[in-house]
Amino acid sequence: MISLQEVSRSFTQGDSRLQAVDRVTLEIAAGEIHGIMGASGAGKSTLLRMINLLERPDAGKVFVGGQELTVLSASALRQARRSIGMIFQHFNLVGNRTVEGNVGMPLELSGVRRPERQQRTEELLRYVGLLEKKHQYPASLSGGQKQRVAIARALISRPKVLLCDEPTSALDERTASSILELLKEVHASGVTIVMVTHERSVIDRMCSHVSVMEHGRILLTAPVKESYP
Ligand SMILES: Nc1ncnc2c1ncn2[C@@H]1O[C@H](COP(=O)(O)OP(=O)(O)OP(=O)(O)O)[C@@H](O)[C@H]1O
Repeated sequence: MISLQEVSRSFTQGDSRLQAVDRVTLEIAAGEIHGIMGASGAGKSTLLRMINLLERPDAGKVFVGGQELTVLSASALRQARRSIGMIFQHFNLVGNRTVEGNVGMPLELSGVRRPERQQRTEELLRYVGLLEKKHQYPASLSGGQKQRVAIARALISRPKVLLCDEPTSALDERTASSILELLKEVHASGVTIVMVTHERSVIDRMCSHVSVMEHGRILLTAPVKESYP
């Protein structure tokens, strides 16, 4: 489903160049929940963001669903990105849009007409258990509710892949647990998940496979049962 081939990304920091991701090759099969672990600054978020080219690699190739994203035109890339949803640690909702407006936004941007948009938005809000909040604004929601809205928005284009960047790090333990259960349901519906986390317990509970990163490289990729003998 996902193939990263020798991808690299560096950033300018002051007078020097920092190699955030260094020639990483990674294959993720359909149906995996693939965790990416490692210390702060190891390059986890940068690697995750290269899967949908939110961060464009300086070198290397990115394939999702057999399609090479790194050679696509801007409009073809926009189209391809519809099959890749993403959620973030701090939810990234749009504050001046209602819950409904946030969830329907990807469809609005791709020109889907209002009646279909509304129907699909309601379907997704029902799925995440927040239909009654559809007219509220993000500021009036709890952290867990915000993440549910973000998940509804990420799923509205029926993606094959969901990228999760520390999705429960800003939440208390019980709320985090309910979000992880929801992500398990998303996975059971056929979505391949890639999740950056610094929590070993999240890997153990959720992931079929794990990659451990250090200094921009992957040290190890393994099925979770065998990764920590
Ligand atoms: N846009 C940017 N500009 C400059 N440096 C960046 C940028 N994005 C990331 N970096 C640097 O690249 C390195 C890897 O960052 P990244 O966020 O991928 O690490 P991480 O493993 O996800 O860390 P954390 O767990 O703290 O989020 C860090 O040293 C970071 O400071």
